[in-house]
Amino acid sequence: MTNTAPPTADAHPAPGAGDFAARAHQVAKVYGHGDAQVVALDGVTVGIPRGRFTAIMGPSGSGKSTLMHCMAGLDSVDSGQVFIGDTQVTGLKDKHLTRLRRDKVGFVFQAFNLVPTLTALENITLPMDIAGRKPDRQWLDQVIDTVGLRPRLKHRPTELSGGQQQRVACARALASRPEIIFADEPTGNLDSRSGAEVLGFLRDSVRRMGQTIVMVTHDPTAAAYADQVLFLTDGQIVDTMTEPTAERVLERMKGFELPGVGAR
Ligand SMILES: Nc1ncnc2c1ncn2[C@@H]1O[C@H](COP(=O)(O)OP(=O)(O)OP(=O)(O)O)[C@@H](O)[C@H]1O
Repeated sequence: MTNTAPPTADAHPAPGAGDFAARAHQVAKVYGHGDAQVVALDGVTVGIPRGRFTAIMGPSGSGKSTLMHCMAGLDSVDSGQVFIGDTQVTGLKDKHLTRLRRDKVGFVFQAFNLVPTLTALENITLPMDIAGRKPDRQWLDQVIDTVGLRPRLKHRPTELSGGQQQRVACARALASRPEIIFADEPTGNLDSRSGAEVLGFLRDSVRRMGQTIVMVTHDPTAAAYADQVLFLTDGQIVDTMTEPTAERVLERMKGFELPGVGAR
């Protein structure tokens, strides 16, 4: 296996070719018909490296959320294939798709999506409770400590700050050790300090625990927490940046801006 990624300081070696937690091959997705037709994804081929933090950036409407939803099996594709690990997601029947998402995928959304009547701990273990699986106590402890929630485990969501609620959502995604976590604008509802904390925890979970995370963001500062950034325009991956900094990402994004249209 060749190793093309740049050297990094963390404990998890960069993946070689083929070592992807999720892959899209020639994925196309079209919304609407006739004059109202929108090509959201135009033949995207991409691999999300295992044990790495990948950010997806691009102008508004470039297809970021569509790509994430298609790769996570939340939305169907019109052509092409999506794989999570070795499992082909495209073509799976609903029952198998639900099981795959439950067993192999974690999600963190902009809205925290916590159950208000449950405590932080109950929210964290809810997906496993529903699946009838016992949490691995040692792993759960490590996740809770990584996101710094130990003193808040008995609190309900309304008794937590936005940043703490998003940490609960991150812990919920991490708790079952999914093959991959998809995060859609996870800091979109947070102030910059809470956002930095959450991004730090996501990055720690990659570096310390070998988690794979892919995150859609508009924010160059958030993207700079990732190991690599994929740039999407008009439904196509047009560039990749390793070891991003906020300045370099911002500079790259300026290349996508149309006069009078901001790259959100
Ligand atoms: N359900 C839908 N029906 C019709 N068009 C859609 C639908 N979802 C997305 N689109 C269109 O597909 C294109 C890609 O949308 P998508 O939400 O993936 O972009 P994005 O890069 O995530 O945008 P943003 O940064 O604004 O969230 C856009 O032109 C959008 O209007």
